[in-house]
Amino acid sequence: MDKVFTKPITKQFEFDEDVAVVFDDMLERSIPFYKEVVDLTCKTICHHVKEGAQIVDLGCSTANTLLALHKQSDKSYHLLGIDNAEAMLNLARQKVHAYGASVEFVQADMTHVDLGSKDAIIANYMLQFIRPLQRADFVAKIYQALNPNGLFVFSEKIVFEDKELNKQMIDLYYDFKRQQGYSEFEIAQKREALENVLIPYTEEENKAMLKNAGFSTIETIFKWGNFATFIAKKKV
Ligand SMILES: C[S@@+](CC[C@H](N)C(=O)[O-])C[C@H]1O[C@@H](n2cnc3c(N)ncnc32)[C@H](O)[C@@H]1O
Ligand SMILES: O=C(O)C(=O)C[C@]1(C(=O)O)C=C[C@H](O)C=C1
Repeated sequence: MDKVFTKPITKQFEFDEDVAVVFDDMLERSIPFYKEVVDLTCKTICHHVKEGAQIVDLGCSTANTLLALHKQSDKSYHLLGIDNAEAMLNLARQKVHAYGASVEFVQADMTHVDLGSKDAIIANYMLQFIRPLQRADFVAKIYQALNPNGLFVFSEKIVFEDKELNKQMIDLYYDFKRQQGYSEFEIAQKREALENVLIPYTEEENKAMLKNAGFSTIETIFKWGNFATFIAKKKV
């Protein structure tokens, strides 16, 4: 079990070496239905795109979703993972090598990368780390990078407009963390470390941002409390 927040923290949350080595465990214990979301993301994309499709995973971390795409599909895709954390990409490369998958990785701040033209773009639990001032522009860049009929699948931690409902959902989420073995101290420390680093929007704000970027169909395809997965299509 990851022990990242068992000691007093000295800095804001970072995707560094200490986090990367325990990250798969941290993800499964910190994101409700993480494995199901990876599966849903892959199945949705595999259904939608054709053989030879160009697919990019923004904030791919240790490449769980790219590997699932490689394992699940009988079609072959051009898979690209972008992340700015070197420690994450080192693990991603090791895993991809072990599974004999063909995946290209780029280590860069994704807001500065030319995304080229893609048939599907994935961004699971990633937009929430892009500064609000840059986020809408970045989503517009994602829209521009998609080919006609392209698909954008993304997941986010979300907040609720109603204060009482918001608090209840956060409490429910902390219960989930306790059930996963995290202590009160670890929960409090991580909350503090993520303050002003992870900035969640409401479900409506996310959808409005997508609509403003030009996406037509925008749907929530999974939701558990304060976590949601969305799909958005670019018009033909
Ligand atoms: C919560 S993790 C994403 C989890 C991953 N998508 C998955 O489903 O397993 C967020 C990732 O985004 C990366 N990241 C955050 N901001 C970034 C940026 N501006 N450019 C590139 N990567 C970024 C972090 O390094 C981290 O690996
Ligand atoms: O632990 C939390 O509070 C989270 O929000 C989980 C979350 C995320 O949603 O991106 C935050 C940081 C990473 O450890 C992985 C997942």
